[in-house]
Amino acid sequence: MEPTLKVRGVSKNYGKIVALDNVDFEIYPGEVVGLVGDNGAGKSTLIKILSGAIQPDSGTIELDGRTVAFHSPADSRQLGVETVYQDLALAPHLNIEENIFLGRERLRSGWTRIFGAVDKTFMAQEAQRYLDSLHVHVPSLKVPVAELSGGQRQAVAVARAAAWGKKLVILDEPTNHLGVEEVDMVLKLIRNVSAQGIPVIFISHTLPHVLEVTDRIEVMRLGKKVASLKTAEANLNEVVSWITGSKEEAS
Ligand SMILES: Nc1ncnc2c1ncn2[C@@H]1O[C@H](COP(=O)(O)OP(=O)(O)OP(=O)(O)O)[C@@H](O)[C@H]1O
Repeated sequence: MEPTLKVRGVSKNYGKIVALDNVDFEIYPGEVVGLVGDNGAGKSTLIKILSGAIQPDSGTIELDGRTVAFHSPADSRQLGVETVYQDLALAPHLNIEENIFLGRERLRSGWTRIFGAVDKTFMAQEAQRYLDSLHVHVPSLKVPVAELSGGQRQAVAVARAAAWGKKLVILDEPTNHLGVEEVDMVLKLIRNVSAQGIPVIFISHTLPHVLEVTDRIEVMRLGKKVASLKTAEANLNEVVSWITGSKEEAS
């Protein structure tokens, strides 16, 4: 099987700071890969490059075997890569279906289109279909997002990403600040996204969540990728020792 995303030799410097040093990374269809590392390890720099927010100094990115260049977030979204940052980028006063179509509203067909009339019926049906396909349950799609719990908000943001991110979904700390049940819901949702064949990169400092939901764990340290572990064969102590560098020093 070919990887959906293949990153080779990506580097990024900020002046004298080496944020990423010759990093390789790949992810396959339906895979959930954890990206872990201590503060400053380079995780955010890598996902900002994949989401088009910043450009690498060197290296290549392939999506489905084609070399791509993401000059902006719009480029990466256009090619089916969606990133959910911690701020979620939801509009609190808009309801769930409006948030799912935010910035991608579907216009009505017919003459009302010239006035920019949006097709609310279509968007409501599609939003319901996305949420159902991911087994996300909310009381009503007409509820403003501001009235949802933190976990429900996260679920809406992830569902929106999965609806548009046909190639890859990147989640930055999606379980932060959530209660136990909400964490459970979000982790199940991640598996539901990957079950649709969409690979997911899961960035988190909460290693038990990473061990629970991922297939593979990529460990970064001081801008380098230092380990690639199969989650089924990994344990917490081992991941921690790669993160802190004690594993590298021992080997
Ligand atoms: N805009 C910037 N200007 C200068 N240095 C930067 C910038 N962005 C990141 N860095 C530096 O690059 C290195 C990697 O940072 P990065 O944010 O990618 O790490 P991280 O693994 O995401 O950390 P955290 O878990 O704290 O978010 C750090 O040394 C950081 O200080």
